Amino acid sequence: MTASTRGASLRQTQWRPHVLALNAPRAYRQWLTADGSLTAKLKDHSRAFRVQCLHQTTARCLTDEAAAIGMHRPGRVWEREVLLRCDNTPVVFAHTVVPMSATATDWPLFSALGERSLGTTLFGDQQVRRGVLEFARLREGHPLAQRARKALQLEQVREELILYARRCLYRRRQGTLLVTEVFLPSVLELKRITTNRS
Ligand SMILES: C=C(O[C@@H]1C=C(C(=O)O)C=C[C@H]1O)C(=O)O
Repeated sequence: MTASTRGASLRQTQWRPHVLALNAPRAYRQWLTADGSLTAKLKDHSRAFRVQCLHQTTARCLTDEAAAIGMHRPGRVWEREVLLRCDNTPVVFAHTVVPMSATATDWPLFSALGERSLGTTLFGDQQVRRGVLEFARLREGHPLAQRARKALQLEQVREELILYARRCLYRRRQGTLLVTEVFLPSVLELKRITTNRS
């Protein structure tokens, strides 16, 4: 994949507020539009849920996310990428960016998350305001599709497969935080586990 085709994929990616615009299969739509914490939903569909932190570092944000986080042009952000694993199977590749202008008081728990789920710090915090979901089909050349495949060492994602993603902007005090979740084909194999979780 050359840089120019990667750039084309970025430019072609349309983030839309309506999931039906994606023509995604119904099975994906149920995950893409799931309300509340994705972590909580995945825990209900597995006996063992784990966040595998791939990295959390400073990076340049993607071209198609700068405006969403209030930046006039792509610039340096805090970037966190993880694989969410259900019974050790990776089911979601997640990418989170926070502008460097954010302070520790905006996102007090973000920098030391490690393998704790970001969701556990967002949901339940009265100061966090969640924005609307946006949806996209990620073409093969989109950087997040490339990174998801690399993280999986191409375990389960054929090159020609379209990946479906959603993203959501969170606000807290003066800070913004954009979470993008790329749903892997294995998520469709999950079955709800009804246990009496006390
Ligand atoms: C936003 C949530 O947090 C999840 C956990 C993430 C992490 O730990 O980096 C990233 C994306 C989410 O799927 C959630 O659970 O809804």
